[in-house]
Amino acid sequence: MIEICPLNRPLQAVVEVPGSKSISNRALPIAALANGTSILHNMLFSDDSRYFMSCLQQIGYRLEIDETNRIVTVEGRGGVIPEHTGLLDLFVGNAGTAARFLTAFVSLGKGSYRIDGIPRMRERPIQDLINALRTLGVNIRSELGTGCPPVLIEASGIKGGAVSIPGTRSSQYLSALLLAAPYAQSDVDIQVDGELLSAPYINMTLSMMEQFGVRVEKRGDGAFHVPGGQMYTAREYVIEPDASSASYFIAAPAIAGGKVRVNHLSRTSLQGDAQFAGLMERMGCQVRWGHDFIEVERPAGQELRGIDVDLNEMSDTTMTLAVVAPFASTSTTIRNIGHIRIKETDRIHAVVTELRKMGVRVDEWEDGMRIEPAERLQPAEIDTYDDHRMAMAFALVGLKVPGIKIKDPECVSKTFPDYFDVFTHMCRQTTT
Ligand SMILES: O=C(O)C1=C[C@@H](OP(=O)(O)O)[C@@H](O)[C@H](O)C1
Ligand SMILES: C=C(OP(=O)(O)O)C(=O)O
Repeated sequence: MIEICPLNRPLQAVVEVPGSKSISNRALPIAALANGTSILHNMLFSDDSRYFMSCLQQIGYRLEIDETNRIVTVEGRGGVIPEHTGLLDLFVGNAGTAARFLTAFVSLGKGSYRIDGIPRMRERPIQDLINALRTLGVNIRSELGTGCPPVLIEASGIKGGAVSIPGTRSSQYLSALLLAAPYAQSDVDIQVDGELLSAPYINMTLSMMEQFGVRVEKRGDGAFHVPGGQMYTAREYVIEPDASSASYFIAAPAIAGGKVRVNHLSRTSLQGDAQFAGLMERMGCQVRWGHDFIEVERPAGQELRGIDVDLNEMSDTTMTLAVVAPFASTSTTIRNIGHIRIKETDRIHAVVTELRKMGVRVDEWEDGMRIEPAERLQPAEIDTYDDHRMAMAFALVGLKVPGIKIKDPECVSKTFPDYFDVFTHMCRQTTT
């Protein structure tokens, strides 16, 4: 457990955050499927990307890993998945992207695979993706019949054809299909059923496919046509800093006052979560978008206003916004985030429980919450539910409120192992 030490003056800091989890875990399978050697710069080294890299190695790919310089060189095999005998067990921890993207990826190969993770991963649904892959000719099932991992795949390639997939539980199923589809035996037509949540992640998938030379046609609302017989082109690629990781430092001045700049992120980011700065602006902060940084300032005396926001498109920032909200002068309503109950933990319930511990009044409903302003927050020991974002977000409260202790802080290793070092660095720059 760590206790956060409140600041006695407004923030004044410049920080850098590690590479994007979502971009790293797309670049890896794309590079493995490409027709030559790709060099990936600014790779994230955290649990989620390490699981992905070690699974690719287990499957038989050669990766040269230079952690010091954050460079990973991947020898692509032009769509050939190395063959093996027996059952290949792949373990993905609690990495949603690895579980989903690898499920579609290994379906392109030949042989038996099992994809499994920690107990929480066995509660995270993947049946929608299983059904879609079945329609496309894959022999695949949830081993325990739970609709969750472990997933068993008797792979013999993805045949292709037309398929529909629900868009209402996770966008990662659709990204998984899209990433693998260019290597199907015929064209793939995907139709999203119902509203598509987390839409910016689909744009990220499509943009990266295009950056690696593959074409996807958008055909009307929620319809995608992926011509078969395509190949990713190996290339050198720079991974953006992680915008969800940046959200904590973008929120810090809203809580503690002062100014923080996050380097190497800009408005043109592939990540929807980069728009989180816009929420801080709506609440009363000043935001400067540089071509290579985002800077957020809450000047002395500037009041913070509550907002009413549909956070479906950047739901990983729910916890970040939720910890800023009690410091505003009016209530904050966060809507349309029901799907975050099936992430690392039931995030709506976790956030509400921990805010209440600090004395904040919160209303919880199925797909959202309303957070009331709090005159004084109480010291609290914050449970983190093995959820990196709970630890990272609630630490911010400690910048202002004495006695905030974060339990099991090492859970940040899922996406940001050095979080508390960067956090401390931000505080030191301010106080020295
Ligand atoms: O595609 C991706 O990289 C992600 C999509 C989102 O998941 P959902 O689509 O399940 O909301 C997000 O929460 C996750 O952290 C990363
Ligand atoms: C939801 C998240 O991760 P996952 O990729 O495991 O879904 C997250 O990082 O907040």
